[in-house]
Amino acid sequence: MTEAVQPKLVLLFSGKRKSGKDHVTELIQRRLGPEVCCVLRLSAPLKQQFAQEHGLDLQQLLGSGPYKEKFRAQMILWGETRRHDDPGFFCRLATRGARQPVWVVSDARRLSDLQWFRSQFPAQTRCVRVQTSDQTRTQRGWSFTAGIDDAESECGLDSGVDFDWIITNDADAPSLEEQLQTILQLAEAAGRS
Ligand SMILES: Nc1ncnc2c1ncn2[C@@H]1O[C@H](COP(=O)(O)OP(=O)(O)OP(=O)(O)O)[C@@H](O)[C@H]1O
Ligand SMILES: C[C@@](O)(CCOP(=O)(O)O)CC(=O)O
Repeated sequence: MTEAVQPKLVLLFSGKRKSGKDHVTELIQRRLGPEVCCVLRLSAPLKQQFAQEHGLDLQQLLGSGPYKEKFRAQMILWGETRRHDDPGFFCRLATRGARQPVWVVSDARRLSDLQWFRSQFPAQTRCVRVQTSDQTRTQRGWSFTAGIDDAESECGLDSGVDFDWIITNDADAPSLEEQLQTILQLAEAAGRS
C-alpha cells in the first residue's frame, strides 16, 4: 500500500464570490512553484461530476466567467446532498493525490471543511480570509443573488472562525505581495523542510 503523503502546511482560503480567492491563491502558487505548492479546489471534483451528469462544459464551470453562475444554485444543492451523509466527501476527493509539501485550498466555505482539515492535519492547517468590498466585487461582475449570497455556501464562515490572516483584495489596500509576505515566508520554509 502507498503511504499517504502528509503536507507540511495547509492554507485554507475562504472569501465571498469575486473576492479574488483564485487570483490570490494562484499568485501564491506562482511564487512558490508547482513542485512546492498545489492549489486544491474543493469545488473541482463537485463540478467535474456535476458537469458529467448534466452534460455541461467543465472548463467554463471551473473558470471565472458568467457561465457557472447559471448553475450555481443547482450545484450547491447537488453538493449539499452529498455532504449531508459525508461532510468530508469533497475534501477527500480534492486532496487525493496531492504530493507537494504546501497545499493551498482556494475555496473553503463551510465549518465542516475547516473541521475536516483540522482533524486530518491539526498541526499544519491555517485559515486565511480574502475580504473585498462589495463595490470591488460588483466591478468584477458580482451582483447579490438571494438564496446564494445569503446561504451557507457564501456565509458559512462569516462568524465563528478565528482566521490566522485576513487579506484585503481591493485596489486601495496594500499590495497583495506585501500582505502575503508572512504567509509566503512560512510556505517557503515549509517547502524547504
Ligand atoms: N487583485 C486583483 N487584481 C486584478 N484582478 C483581480 C484581482 N483579484 C481578482 N481579480 C479578478 O476578479 C475576478 C474574480 O476573481 P477570482 O476569480 O479570483 O475570485 P473568486 O473569489 O475565486 O470568485 P468566484 O468564487 O466567484 O469564482 C477575476 O477575473 C480575477 O482575475
Ligand atoms: C457549488 C460550489 O462548489 C461552486 C463553487 O464555485 P466557485 O468556487 O465560486 O467557482 C459552491 C458550494 O459548494 O457551495
